[in-house]
Amino acid sequence: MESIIFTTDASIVLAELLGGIRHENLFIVADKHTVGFCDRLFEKVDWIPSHVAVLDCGEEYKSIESVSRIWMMLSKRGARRSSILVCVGGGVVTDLGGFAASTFKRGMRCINVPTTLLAQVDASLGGKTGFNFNGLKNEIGTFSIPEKVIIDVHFLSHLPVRERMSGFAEMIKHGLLSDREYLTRLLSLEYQETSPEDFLELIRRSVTIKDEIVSQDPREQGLRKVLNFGHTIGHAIESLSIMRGMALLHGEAVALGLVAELYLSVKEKGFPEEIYLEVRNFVKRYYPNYPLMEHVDTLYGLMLHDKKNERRGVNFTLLPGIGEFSLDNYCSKDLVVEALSQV
Ligand SMILES: O=C(O)C(=O)C[C@@H](O)[C@H](O)[C@H](O)COP(=O)(O)O
Repeated sequence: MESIIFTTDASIVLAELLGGIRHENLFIVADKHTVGFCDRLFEKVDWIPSHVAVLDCGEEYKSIESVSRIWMMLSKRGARRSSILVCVGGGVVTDLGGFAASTFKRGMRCINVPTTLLAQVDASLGGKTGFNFNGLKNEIGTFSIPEKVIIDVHFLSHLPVRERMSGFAEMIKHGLLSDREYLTRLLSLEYQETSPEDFLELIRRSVTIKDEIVSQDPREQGLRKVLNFGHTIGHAIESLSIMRGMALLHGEAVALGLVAELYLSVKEKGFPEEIYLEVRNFVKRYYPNYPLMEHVDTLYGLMLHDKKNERRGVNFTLLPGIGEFSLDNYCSKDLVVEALSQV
């Protein structure tokens, strides 16, 4: 796994890491929002970074065109394999930047500075990079571990509640994959009263859960498929929402996917119903509703493209209990539709 640095001042860590790097060898990718963090972030580096690709914000721009803009900056400004690309942003920026870095001249170095909760606990870690293609989530991508990930919770104070809840869905997934105590703590959190410091402890815990899984199976041959829990249906919902021009945030779609896939787990693997209902109530309370039943065929069609599929049908990771995994389950379409009706 990459080395993950927790800090209360990302600018100090960056200045230390970039100490020996010459100006012409440093490149930055950010989006229209996070570019605003860059002056402060790079203020301790003793020159002003000038090679910055600024991308449009949002999942709709997680595209080959955005990757091309990063490649163009790197190519025109003479980036080398030894150069460094610093990705400053949420999951879209770190996925796009990581992909561009992993393919430019067959691979240059990359440092992630995740600025959203979702990117800090999930997207910027573990080396999955890529972009959406043909209406499908992360259809093109690489496994490429960044050199460093710098986690500074102070970025989260700028985060709208909706964005925070999006990242929180991945943490609930981590709770389901680890232990009852962590899940209960997450589901009973008082957001308004949670300080960045309290969040830091939770972020550390989620990062450790992900790290332990990825380090055993970095290229998703088996165990890592558990990190995709909630995403088989979640990604289909997210793609549908983009197609319909009513885009949900990634974690919002994952929250709905978690409910549906927990339902499948109850039906197929005996996951405890009371915990399923607890998670479902939480999701119903804090996440947007989405009209799924009008689109079951489209959703199922999207699931047929899931990267975990190995034969006809849709491959689900299911949970017999908290922290218990069952890989490679192919559920019937009727049961999948029933699960969608529960969301
Ligand atoms: O790290 C992983 O492995 C995951 O599956 C984590 C997911 O939360 C994450 O959204 C991931 O990018 C999804 O990957 P994909 O392979 O389903 O595109």
